[in-house]
Amino acid sequence: MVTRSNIPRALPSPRELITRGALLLDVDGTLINLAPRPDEVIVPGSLRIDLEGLLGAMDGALALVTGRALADVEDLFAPLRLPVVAEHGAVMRAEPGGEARRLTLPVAPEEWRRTALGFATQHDGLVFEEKPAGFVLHYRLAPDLGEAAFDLLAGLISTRNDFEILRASMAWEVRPRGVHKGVAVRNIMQEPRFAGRVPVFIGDDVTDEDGIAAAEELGGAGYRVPDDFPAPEAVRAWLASLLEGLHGTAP
Ligand SMILES: O=P(O)(O)OC[C@H]1O[C@H](O[C@H]2O[C@H](CO)[C@@H](O)[C@H](O)[C@H]2O)[C@H](O)[C@@H](O)[C@@H]1O
Repeated sequence: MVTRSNIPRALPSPRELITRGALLLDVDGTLINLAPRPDEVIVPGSLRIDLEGLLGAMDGALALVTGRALADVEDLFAPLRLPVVAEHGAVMRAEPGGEARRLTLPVAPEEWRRTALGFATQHDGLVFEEKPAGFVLHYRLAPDLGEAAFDLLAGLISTRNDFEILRASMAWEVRPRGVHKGVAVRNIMQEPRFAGRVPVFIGDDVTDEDGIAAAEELGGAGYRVPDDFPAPEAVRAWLASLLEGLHGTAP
């Protein structure tokens, strides 16, 4: 069980967070444990129950802020419906069941996708992941291929300065420039259920640093796995403890 004494940095009290805060939660490596492949992750049933409870208690001011594609993350958490900012901020569904709004951004050409997929197919352990605006080459199962994968992608985008390669966790992502989790945080915090609340972002990866910086610039706070929470299990236990605190059962 998480108690105040085994969380290293002061976190807002449950009541403070629930009444005044907005929870912005990264997914892979923060809410759920990393897996060898993107399609092998597990969303625990208890996490769905706790997120649903917090969403209700916070009047809707809780969102997933993820690099995954919107349909992918919504499938992972189904049947639960949450506010989501996906593809690092490129697309947002601020109200569960509401309209998804996409920023106007360039889309990675089909030819790049075919080349990257072909490369992954020819190299054991590389995993190609498609997204609406970009795509990813994962090398977690073949770390020695990381450099070759990067070189391939660098060659593909070399004539286009409207795309960039994002260093992710054992993966390289081709994505349009100008989108990152700082954009995601600023956009969701303007939505009716979030505006006027204090953003609290939790993440684990380099890609989350923009989100943490934006939360801090907006007067909120950022927390990291493993610095502030040793692992996703601790984040999940803390989320559960928020609800217990609200109902008076937590320390
Ligand atoms: O912003 P996030 O929610 O943290 O998503 C970041 C990326 O997560 C996924 O890739 C990472 O997790 C996989 C599953 O554990 C792992 O196999 C992979 O090596 C990691 O890079 C997801 O596949 C990406 O689309 C997200 O951008």
